Amino acid sequence: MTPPPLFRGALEGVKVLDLSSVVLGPLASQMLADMGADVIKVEAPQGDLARSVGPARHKGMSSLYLSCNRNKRSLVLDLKQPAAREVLDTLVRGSDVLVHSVRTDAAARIGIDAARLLELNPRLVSAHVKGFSDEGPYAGLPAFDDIIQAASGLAQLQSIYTGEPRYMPALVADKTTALYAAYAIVTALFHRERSGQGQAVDVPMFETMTAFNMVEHLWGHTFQPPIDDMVYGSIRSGVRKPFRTADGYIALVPYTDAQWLRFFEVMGRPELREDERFATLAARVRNHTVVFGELERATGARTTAEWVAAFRQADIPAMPIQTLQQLPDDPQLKASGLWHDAEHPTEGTLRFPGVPFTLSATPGGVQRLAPSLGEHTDEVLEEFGFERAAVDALVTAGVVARA
Ligand SMILES: CC(C)(COP(=O)(O)OP(=O)(O)OC[C@H]1O[C@@H](n2cnc3c(N)ncnc32)[C@H](O)[C@@H]1OP(=O)(O)O)[C@@H](O)C(=O)NCCC(=O)NCCSC(=O)C(=O)O
Repeated sequence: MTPPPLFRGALEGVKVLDLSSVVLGPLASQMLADMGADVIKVEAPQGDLARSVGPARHKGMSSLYLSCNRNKRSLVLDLKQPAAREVLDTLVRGSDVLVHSVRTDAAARIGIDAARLLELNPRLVSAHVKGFSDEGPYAGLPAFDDIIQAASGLAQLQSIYTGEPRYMPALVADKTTALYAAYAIVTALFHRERSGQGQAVDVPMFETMTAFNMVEHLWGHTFQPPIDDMVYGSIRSGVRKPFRTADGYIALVPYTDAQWLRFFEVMGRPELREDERFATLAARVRNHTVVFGELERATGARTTAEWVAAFRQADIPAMPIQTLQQLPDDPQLKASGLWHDAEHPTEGTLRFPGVPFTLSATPGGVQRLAPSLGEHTDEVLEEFGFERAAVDALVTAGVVARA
């Protein structure tokens, strides 16, 4: 029997020009690359800013950069040089997708506005990730993760727990918007498969994060006029939190009637099964402070491991509060193969989370690690039809650069 190929992704053959930088755009294009797309990272001469964020063995090869740019090749093209336009246009004519995160005005100055790109290549999926939609008073404002966590209500929501606004300690606005961007681009590619038509794809962080936050938090304002406040009920009350055990913390969410009945049993308070304050979901919602008070009183009596074992036995949703440091050794993650250790040609052994979902026929995966700045300038330009001598001339003119 022929062994299955090491790497098969459904996006094989899709050429992506990635002119984005930092986290949001690069992560979106990395998701396409993980599924087999040929992603060419087009960098300004100074390289992606993320190259210098985080610990590094060598200049320009930081942990953050390495985590958002696997499966890509790097080409240095200085789009501020007039002579770069011809190179850009050749690349655009021969590509399927272009992604960038340059602000709208600056993008037009370097010739990567969607109208121009689609005129050059009507089959192109021209994707622009940005802070705020161009339709509105915030158009063109600069945006980083914290800015969008603030604007979208996420930072203020955390004051429920801390008494003052806080950022969620994860680049949640960048990463969420990257997911939406990858979804939008793949959808546009699907349309192109059917119609042959490219299109402009705009993915603004503020609008995306607001849509994301409001799935559950619109709450009573789902109805107009509103019939209750905003913010998901159990979160608004502030009682939804990790519970202290004898030696740490546990997440515990009995939810259905059956789970609560089993929960009262496991915590040694079977008489609460008869308590009408807790008998139905509606009653528990009404009395949730009392209910969660019962939870809190109960959990201090035993260790996290003891509780987890008992709740697992009773099929009650519970997990220990883990640290990031525990995750590489987590037995579930080890068994499901999330961690991917690979040899980088210059940076040694690197560890990443691989693709966290599975596709049985086209799983995708990691086939190359992040490139050094300009590592593939020659290779890519030759693939797009530039003669060796022409590339040399572009290098001499400072339009492109090699590693
Ligand atoms: C991140 C930014 C705030 C950075 O702001 P700025 O530094 O002012 O960048 P701008 O986008 O306005 O412009 C980029 C400049 O780079 C130039 N540029 C871009 N590509 C090239 C190439 N290949 N060659 C030469 N010059 C280039 C472009 O012409 C602009 O120059 P000039 O014409 O001279 O200006 C903004 O880009 C932005 O809001 N982006 C959209 C959202 C986003 O991706 N945010 C970062 C997420 S990561 C994150 O939040 C996090 O890590 O935390």
